[in-house]
Amino acid sequence: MAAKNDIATIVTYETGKPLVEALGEVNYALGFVWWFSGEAERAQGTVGYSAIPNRRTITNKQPVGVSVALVPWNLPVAMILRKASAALAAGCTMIIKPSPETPLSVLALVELAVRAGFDKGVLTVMTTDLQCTPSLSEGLCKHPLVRKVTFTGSTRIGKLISHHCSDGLKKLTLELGGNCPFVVFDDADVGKAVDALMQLKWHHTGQACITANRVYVQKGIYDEFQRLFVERTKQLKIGHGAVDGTTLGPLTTPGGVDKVEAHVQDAISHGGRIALGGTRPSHGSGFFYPATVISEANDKMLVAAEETFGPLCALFRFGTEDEAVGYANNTSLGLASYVFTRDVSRIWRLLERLEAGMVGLNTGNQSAAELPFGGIKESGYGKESGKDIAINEYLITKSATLTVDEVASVKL
Ligand SMILES: O=CCCC(=O)O
Repeated sequence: MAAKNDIATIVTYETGKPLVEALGEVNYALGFVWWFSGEAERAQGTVGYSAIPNRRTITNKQPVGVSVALVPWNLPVAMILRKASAALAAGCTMIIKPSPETPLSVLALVELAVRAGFDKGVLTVMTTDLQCTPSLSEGLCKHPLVRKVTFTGSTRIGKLISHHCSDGLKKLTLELGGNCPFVVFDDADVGKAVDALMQLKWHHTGQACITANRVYVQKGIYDEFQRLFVERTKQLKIGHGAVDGTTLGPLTTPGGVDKVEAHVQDAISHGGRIALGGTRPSHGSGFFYPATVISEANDKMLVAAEETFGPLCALFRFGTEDEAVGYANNTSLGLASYVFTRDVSRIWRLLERLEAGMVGLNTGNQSAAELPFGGIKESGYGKESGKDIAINEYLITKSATLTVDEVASVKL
């Protein structure tokens, strides 16, 4: 906590995100440390009675062993502390392989842990470059002493990690790609939905797995929603993350800029209209791309099929609730979904019908230490954060049976 401004500054220079967002990330990450220090006290086994006389049944929770975290560059501090805090609470050591783009914030965290009294080897960092990342990750997944691997990143790499881990039947948590739908019904509070989308979509320049990738707006409010959203988006200030007043930083990698540009061009070729942005800056350095809104998006576009992971927001128009659910679920991924409506019955129906591990109901902000985080379908498996479930990812449950001497019956 004492070093949070320094950590946030490193994150801004590593990722490009505005300093205020980097500080927000560090605070979010500290929530996990606090939460899992409580979970360490709550990890408990059970004692039971058996149908067989003089027998007791016991379950005992023990650390699974050495764990490995393969972590992405978009939230380098939060993703590591979410994983490491759970592992440490369970009694596991952890080897962290940060993304080649963001090794410095992690090295700083582990240095702080050592200064705070951690024994060497409790948290270990192995840095690498882009070229050596696949072989180092494979080596860690296949090492016989490693018993647990946790990975956050793309679905493509997640499948490779799962192959590597299948050899030794390693316990595995996969937090993978998103392509998340954001559905706004005619009866929604439009102002609140726009506020939520502003935060969710432009935060870290759209580079979050839970960002809204496909925005479905019901036809009765579509035009008003688009007007308000574009008006608000125009007020973003693009620039270097460390410069005061910046609200939209650059992308973190050059490949990220290429992908946004490809999605924008593809959307135009399939009939999309540029409502804002859409042109890569032709001068200056840095991986900048302006906040871009495409209207009249349709399901032939690349942005409907895969996550852009950048500052592109595609607005789709829909008619009925069934149509919206059909569009939203039309993806192999199932990380998060968002619904905006004032109809309580519809909220409940959508919670049950949307194929996603997490559903934001009249909110775009649902990540929190106390709630399980994780997807379904090709967005992965296993949960991070939340009560019991996340710490159990780092624990084994040992079952024991005890035969006791006959217990004399006691007359009271
Ligand atoms: O980008 C993935 C993680 C996002 C979050 O924890 O809210």
